[in-house]
Amino acid sequence: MPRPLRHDLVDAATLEVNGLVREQGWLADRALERVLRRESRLYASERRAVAEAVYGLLRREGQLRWLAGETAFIRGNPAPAPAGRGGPGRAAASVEPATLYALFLARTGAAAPEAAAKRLGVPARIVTEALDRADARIAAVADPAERLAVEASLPRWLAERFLDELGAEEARALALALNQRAPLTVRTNLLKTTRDALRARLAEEGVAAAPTRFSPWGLTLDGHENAFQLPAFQDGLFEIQDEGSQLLALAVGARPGWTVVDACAGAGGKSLALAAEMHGKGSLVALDVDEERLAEAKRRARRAGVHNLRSRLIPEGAAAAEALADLAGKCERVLVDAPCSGIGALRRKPDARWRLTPEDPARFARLQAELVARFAPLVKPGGRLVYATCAVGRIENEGVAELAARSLEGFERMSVAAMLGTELAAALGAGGDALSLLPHRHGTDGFFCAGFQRAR
Ligand SMILES: C[S@@+](CC[C@H](N)C(=O)[O-])C[C@H]1O[C@@H](n2cnc3c(N)ncnc32)[C@H](O)[C@@H]1O
Repeated sequence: MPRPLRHDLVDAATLEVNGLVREQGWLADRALERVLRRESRLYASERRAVAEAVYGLLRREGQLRWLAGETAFIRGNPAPAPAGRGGPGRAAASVEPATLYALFLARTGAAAPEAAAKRLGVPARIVTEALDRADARIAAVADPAERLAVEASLPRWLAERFLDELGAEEARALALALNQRAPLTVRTNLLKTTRDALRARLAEEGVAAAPTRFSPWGLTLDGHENAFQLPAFQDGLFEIQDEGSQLLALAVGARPGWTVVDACAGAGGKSLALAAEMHGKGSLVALDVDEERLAEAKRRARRAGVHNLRSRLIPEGAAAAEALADLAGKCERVLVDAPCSGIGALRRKPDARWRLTPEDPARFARLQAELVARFAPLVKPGGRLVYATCAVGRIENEGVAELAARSLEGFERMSVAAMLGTELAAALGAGGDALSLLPHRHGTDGFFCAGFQRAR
């Protein structure tokens, strides 16, 4: 018999994490980790309940506040943001945290409105009134952008951009899909095993897994186990990686013996996939401006049995070109997985929507274009540069790719079929020269990539 949840402990921890995020500007995953690390008395089921409540609440916050009458929140009229870890938070809100949480419990059916109100110590009337005819009130909003923003709990500016770029039906499908929990997808480490063998090994460890639809390396794990604790993970047989991210690495087309640069390698998610494509042979150079992330990439490489990865910390600005002079014109492949708004990854980081401002996509696009121009000279004649983001939206994706096509001398855009093969490109519905992966179409996080071949 599963132990009943101790709601008082779960609620206190949830509210504490929420407070760190909302009032002190912490990133949700960091705040959650900190509180859960301290709360050793919570059982595993209670920890999961806290995580679900924290992310669920952040995901639905805009809608819940709107229902409670705080319409300014989704319209994005933020008051001055308090400084804090992980970026700006949002100013003191008019709906109290306990009320918001009670609304969340009642709106998701986790508790009846009266029970939710009692559990959080708020007047039942506030909860019942806010949720009275909620769906009908949302459906009756006349302005399409505000209606989508409320329905999908998005900042209004983002709903408006989805509508402008995708039209009503697709914008709604995308916005709702970004609110689903992402599946737990892993990439088989082909340096150590095969996908079938990994699947059998996971079955032995009690985890059912099914092959991913598009990535030849992927498995989707049944349920949301703590995959990091599985012996198969500790043996380096797989990495946790969204299927879309796997496809981006596949589009690079790295091969054994080559020199391959992962220019924005971060903690090495894609570098490790590139290493497997290289069968561990050749030179894989992981660049980043963040030392901690590169250190994590090195740790992961050791576990994965990757021996040909060298990391290099580079300066943030134009001085990077000088620091990379030895690689100029020498690399068969260069991946620029640029910093971006992360709008495509809202399934995993639901709080990001409330941190972004309407100016962010254009700000990132300027940096992205700069990085493409900075790293393109590393590509060898005949080689390939792949530009990638986990963003959704023209400015950061096609906008940057089109600018690169115009400004990179001696480079030609490549078709997706040339990068991924005709069959896979067709299965992905990617007939042109850009791959846009979208959660409602492909079941992946939102990703983009475009390839450029350097003339021989
Ligand atoms: C989208 S993340 C990379 C994710 C990584 N490729 C993966 O698959 O896990 C972008 C990375 O770009 C790095 N970055 C930011 N500015 C940079 C710059 N000027 N040059 C190189 N990397 C930069 C960030 O530190 C961050 O790690």
